[in-house]
Amino acid sequence: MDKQALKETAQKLMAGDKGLLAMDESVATCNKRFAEAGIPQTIEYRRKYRELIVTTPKLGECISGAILFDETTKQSAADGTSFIDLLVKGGIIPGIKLDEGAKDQPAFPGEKITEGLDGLRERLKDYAAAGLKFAKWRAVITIAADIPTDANIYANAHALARYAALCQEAGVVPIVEPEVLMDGDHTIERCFEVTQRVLHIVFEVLIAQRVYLEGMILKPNMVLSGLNAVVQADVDTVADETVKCLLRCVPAAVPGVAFLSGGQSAQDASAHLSAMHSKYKNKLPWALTFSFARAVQQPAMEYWAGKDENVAVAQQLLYKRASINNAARRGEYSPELEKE
Ligand SMILES: O=P(O)(O)OC[C@H]1O[C@](O)(COP(=O)(O)O)[C@@H](O)[C@@H]1O
Repeated sequence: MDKQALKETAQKLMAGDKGLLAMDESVATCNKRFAEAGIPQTIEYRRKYRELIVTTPKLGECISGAILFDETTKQSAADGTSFIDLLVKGGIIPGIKLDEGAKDQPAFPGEKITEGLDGLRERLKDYAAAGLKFAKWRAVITIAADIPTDANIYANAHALARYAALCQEAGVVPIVEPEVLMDGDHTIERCFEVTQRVLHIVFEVLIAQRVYLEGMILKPNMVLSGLNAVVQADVDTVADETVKCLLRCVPAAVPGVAFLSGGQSAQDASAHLSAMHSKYKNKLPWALTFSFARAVQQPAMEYWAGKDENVAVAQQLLYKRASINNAARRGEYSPELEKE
């Protein structure tokens, strides 16, 4: 394992005030988002949309790395330049989603286990040869009355750790994403309790599987009230609880934490990230940034709506959302920025 190279890639991904752009929606997820925005759900529209993203002017000023889905790694812009080449030319490190989706875990009603380990060593060789420098694997943890069970958390942590070790063997930086879903009417306290348990177990198993902590990135959920909770925690509480939970669970050796957005509005996600920085400036052992999909892409996708004439403005909206999150990473987000 080339530890130095892994560490350097992880540090480049976390550099300055930049963040990661998750544009790795599986076909099913991308089609779901397209359907909501009235966009045809075909391979050509997915290609056009990804072309819109990777050709966005100056995106590399705001985004250090982009996570791609397998289909996208093989696609090119209308002029024939591959998306991977376009990203690299724009100063953005290309990465790849390696999991093959969260499936029902047998004997554990309501819980999911992520698949994709079979053949992963061979897939990694091909992706590394294609120039993909980092990867992502998402585990999904659900909160409900009697779940998550420890058995489910351990099963997912084990898959995450085996994936991460294989990535590092191939010289690819693993992003480890244990997502505790927002869905439900649970309190922020319950989200804290579950997220803390999940992160403790994930790091226990990562360490047991000899994952090199300096050469990985954690992609967690923020600690939030459930989407349908009667009482919604305010921005300061979310920032405090999220930082408290991470400080308890994430070793200082890990170079970076990059949040998923998980269904928060774009504005909420930016406000929460910004509050963590303004309140805990210079008190955090790791870089803290974003790896949002919806919270960066949503306004651009909705404006585009599948129409060529909307591409330029949609790209401006994408750039704007990304740069607002740079401001959040500096602790400088304010709702005024939304109006500019
Ligand atoms: O298509 P999948 O594999 O269900 O993943 C859905 C999305 O979840 C993420 O992990 C997080 O996305 P959000 O920021 O929208 O929550 C993305 O990287 C990914 O595109």
